[in-house]
Amino acid sequence: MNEDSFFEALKAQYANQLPFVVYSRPINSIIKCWLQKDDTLHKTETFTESGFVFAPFDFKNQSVLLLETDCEQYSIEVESKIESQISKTQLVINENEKTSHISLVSKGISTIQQESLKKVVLSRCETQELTNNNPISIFKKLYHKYKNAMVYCWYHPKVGLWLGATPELLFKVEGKQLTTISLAGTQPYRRISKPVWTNKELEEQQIVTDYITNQIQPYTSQINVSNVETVRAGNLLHLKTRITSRIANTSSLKSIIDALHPTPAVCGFPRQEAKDFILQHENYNREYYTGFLGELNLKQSKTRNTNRRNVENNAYAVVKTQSNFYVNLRCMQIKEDKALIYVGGGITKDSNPEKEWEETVNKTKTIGNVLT
Ligand SMILES: C=C(O[C@@H]1C=C(C(=O)O)C=C[C@H]1O)C(=O)O
Repeated sequence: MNEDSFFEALKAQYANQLPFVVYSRPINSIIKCWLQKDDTLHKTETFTESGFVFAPFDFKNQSVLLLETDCEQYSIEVESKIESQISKTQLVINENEKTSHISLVSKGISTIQQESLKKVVLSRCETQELTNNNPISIFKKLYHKYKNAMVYCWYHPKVGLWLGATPELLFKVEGKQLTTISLAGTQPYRRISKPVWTNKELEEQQIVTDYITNQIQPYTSQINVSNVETVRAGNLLHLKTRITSRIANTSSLKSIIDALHPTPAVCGFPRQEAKDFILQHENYNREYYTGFLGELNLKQSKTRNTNRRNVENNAYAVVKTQSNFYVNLRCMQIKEDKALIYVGGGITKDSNPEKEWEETVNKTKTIGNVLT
C-alpha cells in the first residue's frame, strides 16, 4: 500500500464512522493503522486479548480494545521522520483558567505540607477553537513535528476522537523482558544553553524512579536502573531513567499494569492519596488523558540469524509476545470544532504555583503548535 492509499483508507474509515487507530512509535519511520470492520465497542479488564488498547486514567471508566482479529492492519514506511522546526505559537491566556489552576496548585501544596501526601500531579483541560478539524491532517503534522514521541490518532464513534504525541513509555514487554521509564521534571528546551536541574526537579524524578522500582519488585527479578539523563520532547526537556527487569513466570500482564498505572509521574505519591486528591479537586474528568495506549499481546517473530543465506538457522525463529504501552500525555480530544487540550505537572512541597501554571502553558504548545 502506498502513502496516498493508506491515508485514503483512513479518511474513508473516519467518514464511515468506524473505529481506527493510526500511530508511529518514537524514532520510527513506520506508520501503522488498524481499521475495525464494524463499530462494536470491545472492552478489556483482563488484558489477556491481542489488540490495541486505549485505557483511561481511572479504571472505573472502560478500557477500549481494537481486537486484532476484528481489524485490518496496514503499515507504510515514510522516508524521513525529520523533526520540523517548532514554531513559536502565541497562546491567548485565559485569566479565569490561570486563577483556578493557581488556586488548585496552592491547595495541592498546602495539603502536601500538612498531610502524608508527597507529590500530586495536577492538570487542567483547555478548550481551543479549531479552524481545521480534520484529524488525519492534524496527525500528519504531529508526526512530522515530534520524532521522539509516540504520535497517534485514535477514534471510536462510541467513545470519541483523541490525538497526541507522548514522550512517555508506561512500559514495554518483550517475552519476559520488562522495560519502563521514569520521566519527570520539566524545563523549556533552549538551543544554546546546557540544562541545569534544581533539587526540586531531581527529587521529584527520584520519587518516580524509587516508586516504580518498588512496585515491580514483587513481579520481577534482575532490576536494573540506568543513570538519569535529560531528554527532549518537542519544546521541553525532562529527566529520564530507564528501568529494566525480568518478569516472573507467575506474574500476569495485568499485575504489571496494576503495579505501574498510574505512576507518580502522572498521578502522585502515595498513589491512593494522590488519586483521591485529583478526583476530588481537579474539577473535570481526565477520561483518557494520563491513561495509556498501545499494542497488547502481539506475536512478533524474530529470526535468530539475520544472515539470509543461512536458511537452516532461519527456521529457528523465536516468537515473542510483545506489548508497548505509552502514557497518554500531550494529547487532546476533538469535539466538533473544538480541541480539548489536557495538560498537567507534578506538585511537590517546593512547587511555585505561578511556575506550575507556566509549565502547563508550555505543555499546551506541543499540541497547540499544530493547530494553527
Ligand atoms: C502530566 C504531564 O506530564 C508529566 C509531568 C511532568 C512534570 O511534572 O514535570 C513531566 C513529564 C510527565 O511525566 C503532562 O504533560 O500533562
